[in-house]
Amino acid sequence: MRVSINKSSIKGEVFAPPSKSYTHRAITLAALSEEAVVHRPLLSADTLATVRASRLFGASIEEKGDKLLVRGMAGRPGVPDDVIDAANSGTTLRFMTAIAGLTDGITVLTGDSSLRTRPNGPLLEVLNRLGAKTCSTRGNERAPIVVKGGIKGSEVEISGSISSQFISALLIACPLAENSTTLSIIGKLKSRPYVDVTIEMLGLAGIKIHTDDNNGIKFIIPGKQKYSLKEYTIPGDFSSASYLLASAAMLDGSEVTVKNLFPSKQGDKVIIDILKQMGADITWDMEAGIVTVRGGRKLKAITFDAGSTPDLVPTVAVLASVAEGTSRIENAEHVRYKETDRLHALATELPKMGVSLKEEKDSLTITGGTLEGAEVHGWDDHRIVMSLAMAGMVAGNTKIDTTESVSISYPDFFKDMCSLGAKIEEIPEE
Ligand SMILES: O=C(O)C1=C[C@@H](OP(=O)(O)O)[C@@H](O)[C@H](O)C1
Ligand SMILES: C=C(OP(=O)(O)O)C(=O)O
Repeated sequence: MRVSINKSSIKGEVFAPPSKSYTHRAITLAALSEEAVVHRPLLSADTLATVRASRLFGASIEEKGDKLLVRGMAGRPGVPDDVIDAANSGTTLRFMTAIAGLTDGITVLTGDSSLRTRPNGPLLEVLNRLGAKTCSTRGNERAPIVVKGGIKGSEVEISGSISSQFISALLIACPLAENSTTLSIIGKLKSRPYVDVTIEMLGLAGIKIHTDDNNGIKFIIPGKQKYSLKEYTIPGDFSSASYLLASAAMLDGSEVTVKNLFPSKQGDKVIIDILKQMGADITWDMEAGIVTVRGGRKLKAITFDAGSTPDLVPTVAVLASVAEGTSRIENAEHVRYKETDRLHALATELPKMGVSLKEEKDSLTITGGTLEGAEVHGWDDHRIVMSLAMAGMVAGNTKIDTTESVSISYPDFFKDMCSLGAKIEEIPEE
């Protein structure tokens, strides 16, 4: 799908979509429990991949109104009847690979052409050390992956520099192993807030994890535990909301209120501090869960460390493109291992709109200026598409392709933007 975008200002109220990360975890943990209800889940292409995978391991999941009713596998995942297709979702692939390590048989996991390029080496290596047998069919640590179950628990080390999803996956699977596991993180742990979200949700499901933060990070995971999630309501998603809030801040004449944004362990809530630091007119009523942004102020450049919050990089790159001065997005090498190499995608597309940008191994340096309309490529990547849409509303006269990819995390993105008055139209197929 392609859209054309003209200069816009946006006004009104929207409800932030439910969190993708919390939804993945709630479904997975409910599926490992006996019976649970997930209220207000995000139903998007990625979270539906987690639903399908959980069903293949033996959970029954029924959609009823705004709820998912889950009859789980009570800690005993079965051998799937079919290949698990995680589609475009890294979270699904990593979580389900670790769960496959608990079965009595063999599981095959794969995904779309993007997911089949993403790294899994450290996760596969640790699963082998824990007693499973894993291999990548092409011998390159990418999906397709084959896992023969058998994890028992042990002392293992894992790199924290590629993806926190490996650690979340092990934190979810290891409590069901026979023995306890000690997981030591080598180097700095990137995307740490996502691990904190996992541990928060595990706590709600009755699972105990001990975190030792002295002298590096170590997680101690007792074995033979029991999952007992009962009921959970998914909070709003700050990563998805970032496109609404940042657009309102950049567009003159805008005034947008986003509801359903309560304080949360989500790292991406720092988008509010980022916008404040850049000089935007933004207020957050934490008790009411309401963020209000008024556009029109000139934004200032920023230095942004992306270590903990990689998904904000496309949003911040576009903000930096219109800000006064030179911004730096640093500590961002892990952003290259997403649906696309997002540093390279941004470094390719934003200059088409007149942005002065330098790409280095783990950083982008962006000098703000006037954005020009252009035909840009969305790279089949939801976050690249949504951030380019923000830039298009500033520049006008912009066309973006592969826009159907917003279905991965924010299926109503264009509907919500248009309800606020954004001038975005679908271009009919030729
Ligand atoms: O665990 C999660 O829910 C996620 C972790 C992050 O990935 P990495 O840990 O690979 O950086 C993030 O980019 C992704 O969108 C969601
Ligand atoms: C990287 C993302 O998700 P995942 O790793 O689950 O594909 C994302 O949503 O930006």
